Amino acid sequence: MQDLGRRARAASRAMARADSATRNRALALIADAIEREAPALRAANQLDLDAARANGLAPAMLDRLALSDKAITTMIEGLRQIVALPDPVGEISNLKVRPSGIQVGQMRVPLGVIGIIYEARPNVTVDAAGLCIKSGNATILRGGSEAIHCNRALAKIVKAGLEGAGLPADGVQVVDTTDRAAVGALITMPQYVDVIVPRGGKGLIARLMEEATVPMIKHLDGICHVYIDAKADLQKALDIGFNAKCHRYGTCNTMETLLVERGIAPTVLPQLAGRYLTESVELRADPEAHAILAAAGYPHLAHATEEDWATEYLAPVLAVKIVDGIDAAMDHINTWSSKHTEAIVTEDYSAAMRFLREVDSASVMVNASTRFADGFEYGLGAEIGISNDKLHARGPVGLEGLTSLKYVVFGHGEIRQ
Ligand SMILES: NC(=O)C1=CN([C@@H]2O[C@H](COP(=O)(O)OP(=O)(O)OC[C@H]3O[C@@H](n4cnc5c(N)ncnc54)[C@H](OP(=O)(O)O)[C@@H]3O)[C@@H](O)[C@H]2O)C=CC1
Ligand SMILES: N[C@@H](CCC(=O)OP(=O)(O)O)C(=O)O
Repeated sequence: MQDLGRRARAASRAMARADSATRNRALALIADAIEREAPALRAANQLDLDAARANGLAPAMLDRLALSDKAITTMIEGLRQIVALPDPVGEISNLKVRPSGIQVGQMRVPLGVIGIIYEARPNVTVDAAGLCIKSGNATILRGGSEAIHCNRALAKIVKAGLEGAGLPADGVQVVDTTDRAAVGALITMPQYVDVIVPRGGKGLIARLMEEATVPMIKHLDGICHVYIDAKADLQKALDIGFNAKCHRYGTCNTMETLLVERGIAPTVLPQLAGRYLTESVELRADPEAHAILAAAGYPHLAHATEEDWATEYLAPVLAVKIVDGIDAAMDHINTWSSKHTEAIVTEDYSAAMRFLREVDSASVMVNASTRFADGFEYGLGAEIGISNDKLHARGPVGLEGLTSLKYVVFGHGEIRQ
């Protein structure tokens, strides 16, 4: 890991120096090679999937691990979108002449070496590599161990693309071991790594909070909420309530708790339950919601406990709670949410604006599914992930989040009086 770090640090200088056309050329070469090598990538992914199935990985995790045709096309499209994005590096903004005569501005620059620790989702390897290359950073990628074969195959493609464009192959390095000791090393070498982006659950974060000496931009769990307000449009409530839970169970922007205003609950809950029944979603309800759902004959029903408000299921399970109104909904969210993404369904402008202002999460939405919290969907081209942190970068992190601003000063020989 020390050697990896040393090489990343050396490569980071060339990555930061490279002009926009060179970095874009590398991205285009990688996109073309993924298209060409799709059968080999699928074969490598099949090895991972076979091993994961044999180890009993949950269906939602297998869904994340699978490199479907759609996932391959999206990776390629994502890279090409990143090529088309404006280059943030070197841009000078806020230039002002000071009374002393000097001009002071800010230049956008790469962070340097970024270590990314993430789940077993091979498309992240390409998205993360692509964004780091475009933003002039070197990166060390430590993906989930179940994806090791596919990540090795992708690493070869990325390195060839970098070299083809005249950039150092060490600009992107994939950690070639599933030994977690490598994570321990990566997070404790500030001399080589400028920032760590951990994408993962509570176990990973607990270790990092204990051990990391490199600063982090934390991409944590998603305990996301949808609140159906008294003034909700019924059709929107049904569509959003279903999509936010059932579109993909394994993603961090999936709804885990549904909050429903008391007055609208007898209308909306039985109809929404009809939708959930098609997916056999288990509903864990508070006493009031339980009574409504039981009267409607919903079969997959359980009583919620306090633990459910704090649980990210990543599965066809949903906590349901009746609330008095928007204040109670926001209280619940600000108490239990992981500060990732929350949505309100309402036609009431004032309620919508209060929700936007007062809910303390990285993405807050009105009449839209939490599943939209995604860099691709937000127009960032791709994303490193979704930050639940407040400092530096919040929500889906794209190119800007991988850069910072340094002050630049232009003088004409001025000296301070
Ligand atoms: N906010 C965001 O952008 C994202 C959040 N997530 C969150 O991640 C979680 C689910 O993903 P899951 O795969 O279960 O996440 P994990 O936290 O189990 O794994 C993520 C990565 O961290 C590593 N890891 C986990 N624990 C440790 C440890 N103690 N020491 C060293 N390395 C460790 C894993 O390695 P190994 O393979 O060895 O287990 C893997 O590379 C959910 O909570 C989800 O919401 C996921 C993606 C994006
Ligand atoms: N960008 C993702 C959500 C973030 C993410 O990567 O989540 P996860 O599936 O937990 O790794 C998406 O909406 O597809």
